[in-house]
Amino acid sequence: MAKVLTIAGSDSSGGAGIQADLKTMMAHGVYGMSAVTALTAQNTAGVAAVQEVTPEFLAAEIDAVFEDIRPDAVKVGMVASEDLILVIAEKLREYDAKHIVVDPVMTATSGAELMEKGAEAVLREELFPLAELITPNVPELEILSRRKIRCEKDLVEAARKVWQEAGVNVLGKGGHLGGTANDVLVSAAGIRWYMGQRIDNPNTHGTGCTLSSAIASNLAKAYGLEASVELAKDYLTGALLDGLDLGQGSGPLNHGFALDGDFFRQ
Ligand SMILES: Nc1ncnc2c1ncn2[C@@H]1O[C@H](COP(=O)(O)OP(=O)(O)OP(=O)(O)O)[C@@H](O)[C@H]1O
Ligand SMILES: Cc1ncc(CO)c(N)n1
Repeated sequence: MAKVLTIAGSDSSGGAGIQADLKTMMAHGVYGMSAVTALTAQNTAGVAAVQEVTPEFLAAEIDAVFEDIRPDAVKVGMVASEDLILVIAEKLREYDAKHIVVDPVMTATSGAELMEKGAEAVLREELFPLAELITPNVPELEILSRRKIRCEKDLVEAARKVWQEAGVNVLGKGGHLGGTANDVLVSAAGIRWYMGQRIDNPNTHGTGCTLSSAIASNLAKAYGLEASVELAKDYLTGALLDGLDLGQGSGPLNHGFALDGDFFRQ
């Protein structure tokens, strides 16, 4: 069985962060493991509190995983502070981790800030060089590229700028653009669009976490980068199409929409 580690924050409401990642991994038939960077007291309407772990504790979590069950792929999500980013980079280098997907989480769907101002510079210098792919959404890509993104042409140009400057493959996600839900991959192989059907569903809490964990799961199963993104996009679309409607704000997806068989039926 392929093994995947998520290094991310916990979302008490279960729709994003570690919880979304582990559900996504299970749905992909891979063995999921986690190193928690922070606890968030969060629900579909907002983030009430954040409690970070210490750098020493995060290092111990990553050591515990790598020394025993070596992951085939690693997804990095919410990392709020520079000290924690530095620990992750050091440990991933130490263990020569493969297939690293970095989702540069900066704000929650509900609008709450999930990363210290300025930490993106450390992310870029320390973590991007280790990554096989980064998956910024529109606001994150605007910060990373220092450009305004209003349309798909802006999206691909900003993604290409970050690819050139940071030397990392970039999946620019178009979820925030409205109208379409197309994402663009800029890599050494060129530019590839993933055309998504825009689903009329306001419940998009955790879409980014889900997509990046699905990509990491597919990479762990030895799919190539382009196929991993394509399969992940299909999974995300299915989870949104399921139409789960929970909570008072932007609700979570149904990560288990494709789990079938008698065992799962009531
Ligand atoms: N309404 C929608 N219909 C279909 N696909 C969507 C919709 N909204 C977002 N997506 C897709 O979801 C994926 C995640 O993109 P998005 O831009 O929402 O990420 P994000 O803002 O990082 O997510 P989050 O912060 O909620 O975890 C992309 O593949 C995007 O195209
Ligand atoms: C813990 C956590 N990670 C990521 C996101 C972004 O969706 C969130 N809302 N919460």
